[in-house]
Amino acid sequence: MLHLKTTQFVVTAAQMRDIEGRIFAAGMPVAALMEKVGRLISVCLQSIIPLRPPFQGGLGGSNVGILVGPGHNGGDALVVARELHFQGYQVWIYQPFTKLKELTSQHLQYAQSLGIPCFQELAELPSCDFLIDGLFGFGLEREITGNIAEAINHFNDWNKPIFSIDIPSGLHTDTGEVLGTAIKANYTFCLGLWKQGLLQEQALEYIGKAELIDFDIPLADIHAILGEFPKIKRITKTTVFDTLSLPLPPTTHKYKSGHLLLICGSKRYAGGAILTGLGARASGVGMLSIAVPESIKPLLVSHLPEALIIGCPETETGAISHLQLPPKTDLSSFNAIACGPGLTTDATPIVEQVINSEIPLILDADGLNILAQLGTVPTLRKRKKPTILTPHTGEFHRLFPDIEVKDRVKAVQTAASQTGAVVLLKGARTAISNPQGVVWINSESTPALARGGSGDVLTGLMGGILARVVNKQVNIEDVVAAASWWHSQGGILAVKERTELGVDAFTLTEYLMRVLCDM
Ligand SMILES: NC(=O)C1=CN([C@@H]2O[C@H](COP(=O)(O)OP(=O)(O)OC[C@H]3O[C@@H](n4cnc5c(N)ncnc54)[C@H](O)[C@@H]3O)[C@@H](O)[C@H]2O)[C@@H](O)CC1
Ligand SMILES: Nc1ncnc2c1ncn2[C@@H]1O[C@H](COP(=O)(O)OP(=O)(O)O)[C@@H](O)[C@H]1O
Ligand SMILES: [K+]
Repeated sequence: MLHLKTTQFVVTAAQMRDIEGRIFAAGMPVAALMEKVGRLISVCLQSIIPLRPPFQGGLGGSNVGILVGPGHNGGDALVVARELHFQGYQVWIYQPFTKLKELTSQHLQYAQSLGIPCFQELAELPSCDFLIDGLFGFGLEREITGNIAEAINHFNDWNKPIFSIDIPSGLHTDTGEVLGTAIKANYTFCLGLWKQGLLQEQALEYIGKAELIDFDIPLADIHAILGEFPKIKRITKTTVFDTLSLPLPPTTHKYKSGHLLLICGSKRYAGGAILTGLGARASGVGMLSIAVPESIKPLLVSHLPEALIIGCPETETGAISHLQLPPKTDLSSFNAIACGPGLTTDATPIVEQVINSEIPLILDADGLNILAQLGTVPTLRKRKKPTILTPHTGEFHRLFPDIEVKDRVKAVQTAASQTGAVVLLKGARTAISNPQGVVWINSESTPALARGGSGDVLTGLMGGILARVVNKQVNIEDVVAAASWWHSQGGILAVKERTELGVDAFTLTEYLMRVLCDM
């Protein structure tokens, strides 16, 4: 049995229900688990919003509004209500439902017996310093409408901090889609295991800062439902470190540390080639060759003195016309090829050539646009070595016009299965799938990376890691995940020192190395 940290697992609503079902069937009382979860949440809350000290002549405590739904999400919220009440907070309950699950109803009865005010009408609820959202968790099964929808919109307009229990009420647990309307939380306490919807891009505006509340789910129950090798996983530092193959063997030499060929750049987009090269430099790859149009070769040499710059014949428009490798070199000299950034769509023959090669290949940017133009996406299946495609949403649409990207996890799974490639769909929550549907989600990133050229850096970095480790026993999707994580962490580190506006693509390359120093 694999022993992965629980932070790595990602579940759907149905899987979470099945996992809980096993725990309850084994004898854990439902009420005991609710008690444990509620207490863990209230401890977290107290550290985030400490009790305001009593001031002279006034009431002590901060004012907390607790939004209670009909199910066990509402039950969790009522445990929190009771705990905060005993800690001295002024607690008000908003509970607009007529029918509650039995346990939830018992907690409500007890809260009321303690004198905690409970309101069914929105207008009666006094103004609060912050709100706890326990309306719906993973049990939400249809669109929210009527007075509940109105209440949610009203709370969103209050502009007070909202803390959601498990998932902001109204979000689909699996897709992160808004079902009618949804709470816009500032903070989400995800319970037990990461819900897939929280890691989807469309949920991002609703979840605020998300934190996992671990309530000790036995690994055996997780694996019993997710399988020994779970299909959908979240990238963590630990999973990445295993892939980077460190420390280096003491007797390594430059050709054992991988030889990467980058094919990138044009007269028009010379900078893209430099950024891709600098991304590759940060990977620690043993040998780096960069094929560019002849006219920009001197520029590349000046930025990357350690790389072998291969000047290629160029088209009238300043794109590479075909690959011209140095004497005694052919494509088999390389452990990996990364092709695409800054090529323009005039570099068609070279893209066809690398697709037909038997070398592990990353296609990005214009490499993908050319592939889409060629209309040969299905021929990728014939490649004998791994292929990695790294589209952003626009490139993804061009490549796979028939695949819907609303659920990005499903979208990458379908694209990977159609092409036999590992597909990385870039964005705020990058998703990666191998052809068998094994998915990695990169859930820690920064919008500071949404700047021109940052994808070029990723391609270079990924190419370098791939060349370094491809001959070791690694899964290609793990390599892609490691690159994605490293790239994002570089951005996060740079933001800390330079603000969100200070992370241009060149600066990003300078922070990549420091990510590993902090590991
Ligand atoms: N059992 C426990 O003690 C634990 C409970 N947890 C909590 O339990 C939650 C799941 O509980 P439930 O399965 O009771 O589900 P929920 O509390 O999410 O909600 C289900 C209830 O809402 C109703 N409902 C669904 N969609 C609706 C809509 N659109 N409009 C109006 N009513 C709607 C359903 O009929 C049902 O009564 C989790 O999210 C979590 O907060 C777990 O996290 C931890 C363990
Ligand atoms: N809002 C965001 N939050 C986090 N990362 C982002 C966001 N937007 C874009 N990124 C990341 O920035 C990079 C942009 O790549 P890409 O679109 O190819 O840019 P370019 O082609 O200009 O280099 C990708 O790694 C993507 O995941
Ligand atoms: K909730």
